[in-house]
Amino acid sequence: RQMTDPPSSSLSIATDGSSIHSLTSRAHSPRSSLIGMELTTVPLASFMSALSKIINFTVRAPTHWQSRRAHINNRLGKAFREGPNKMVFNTVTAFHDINANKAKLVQKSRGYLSMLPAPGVYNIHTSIDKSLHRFKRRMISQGLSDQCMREFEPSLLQHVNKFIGNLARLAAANQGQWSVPINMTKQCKYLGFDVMGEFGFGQSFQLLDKPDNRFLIDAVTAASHRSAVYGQFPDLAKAKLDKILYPHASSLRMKYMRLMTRLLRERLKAETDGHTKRDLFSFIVNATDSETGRGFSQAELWSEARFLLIAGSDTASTGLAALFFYLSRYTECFEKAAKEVRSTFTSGSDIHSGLNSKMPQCVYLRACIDEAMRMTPPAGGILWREVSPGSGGIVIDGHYVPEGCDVGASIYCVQHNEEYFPNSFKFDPDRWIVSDINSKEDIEIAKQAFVPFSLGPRGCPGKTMAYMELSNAIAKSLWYFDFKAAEGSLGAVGAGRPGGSKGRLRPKEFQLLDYLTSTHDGPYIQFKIRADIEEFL
Ligand code: HEM
Repeated sequence: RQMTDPPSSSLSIATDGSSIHSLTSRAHSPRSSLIGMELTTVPLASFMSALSKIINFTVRAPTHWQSRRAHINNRLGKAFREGPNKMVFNTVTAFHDINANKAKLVQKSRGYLSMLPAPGVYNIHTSIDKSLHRFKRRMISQGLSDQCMREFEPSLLQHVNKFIGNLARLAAANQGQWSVPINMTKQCKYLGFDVMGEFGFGQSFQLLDKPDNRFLIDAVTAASHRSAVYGQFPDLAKAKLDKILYPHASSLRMKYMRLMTRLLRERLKAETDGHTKRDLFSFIVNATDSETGRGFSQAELWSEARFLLIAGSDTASTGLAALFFYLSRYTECFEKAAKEVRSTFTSGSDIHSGLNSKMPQCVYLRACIDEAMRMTPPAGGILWREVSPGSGGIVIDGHYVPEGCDVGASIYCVQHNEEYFPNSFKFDPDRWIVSDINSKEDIEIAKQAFVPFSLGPRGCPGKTMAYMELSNAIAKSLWYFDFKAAEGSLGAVGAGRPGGSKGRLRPKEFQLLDYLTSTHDGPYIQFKIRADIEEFL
């Protein structure tokens, strides 16, 4: 049994035990290793840190690629048992059965209860009770409607322009030459968090502007790692091992809580002072259930806010970093996408996805976005559901699963199932476009198996916003810059490594650390300015 990677601790051990580029600046201290040490001489902090490493290393849940290997190695081919009462499937029919068609027979797995901040405090993601979930979903979906998205786009574009501005300043320092290598994980996360701060709570976190709040990235990574582990092993949550498993997380958590509490207080005050904003929060804070008249309690508001921050920022930034990775490795795809963007729009400010937008004409660009999310789904792990008590069990892909058992499918595995995506590790945007060698029927099969946002009643309601952010950010990047993978060893950061651990061998696959969402490092990209960037400097 394998557990997901440790949070942004100083460890440089990846999910699979392979070595990855450290995600934080904290260096790995050899002193914290137990090997070769007399236990009696180890100070308590070092001992706890070492114990945390041992537990993190030995108790691990399967990552996206380990689930894929389990599917491949399983002689039955289509399903495997991950535990005494856990079944994992890998077909389109199973994915749809579990998440949509037979959704009435399944509910969110009770493993999610271990993610609650306090007993009874559910958010949209952790609510198992279907009527509670329906209420929360109705309220939150209103804030994510197409109309709200249209109203929000100008604010989104301001943040995308800041993102471009930061790249432009770095590129302008080397006039006419390639810029220094830039770590796109960081840049994309700054953008993702700032957009979500603005959209969720009416205030940017200003990560694109200054370093003050950048600790949020590590704090959210730690929080989602913790949720992923406890979701897999609910009993571990009861054991109250936080201090051992997450020695660095508590100080981050305090800073995170302070920032979010201030933000929520200010936001609530604005609401009571009558300075209402049409952000996502306004739909949650003013929500009342038409049947019961009930709204969100303060504790629920806090829990929703925390979840939405992770759901909206970590995912979109992974999608964007993956796009930079693939477009910088597949130069022919970069050329085609750049040509399309540069011939469709007339200026950088012409790029938007609102009214009269030319974005829908960028068919190839959209295919690149989808292909990046197919290859590297931001939430690629297994989404656990439980066969509902009283349902009498269900049959999935010919397997009878009794009630009370957990069933799930990994988005990464389905999206690399060669039955639907031949040559599945090739970044091939053309597989989404009809041509002589790619029929409508082939594309229909692929579309059924393309599930980065999951589907059904628990599928992602933020899809429109995600596409808006991704398409604007990548189209503007292609408009203003040429870009390429960094030269030298930095160019390999974020890529698979021949000779590395089994599922991480492919140099042209962007490597994810599979948490509840996922995290990553790189790609390091060099930019060269091609259009007028004066406005940004
Ligand atoms: C590329 C970007 C995104 C991807 C790939 C993505 C993917 C997903 C997936 C796979 C789920 C289902 C999780 C599960 O079943 O456990 C989900 C749920 C959710 N996502 Fe997203 N998401 C993205 C962006 C966003 C954004 C921008 C928002 C909001 C602003 C958002 C809000 C949510 C919410 C509220 C849920 C919970 C839905 C429910 O349980 O009813 N997501 N997302």
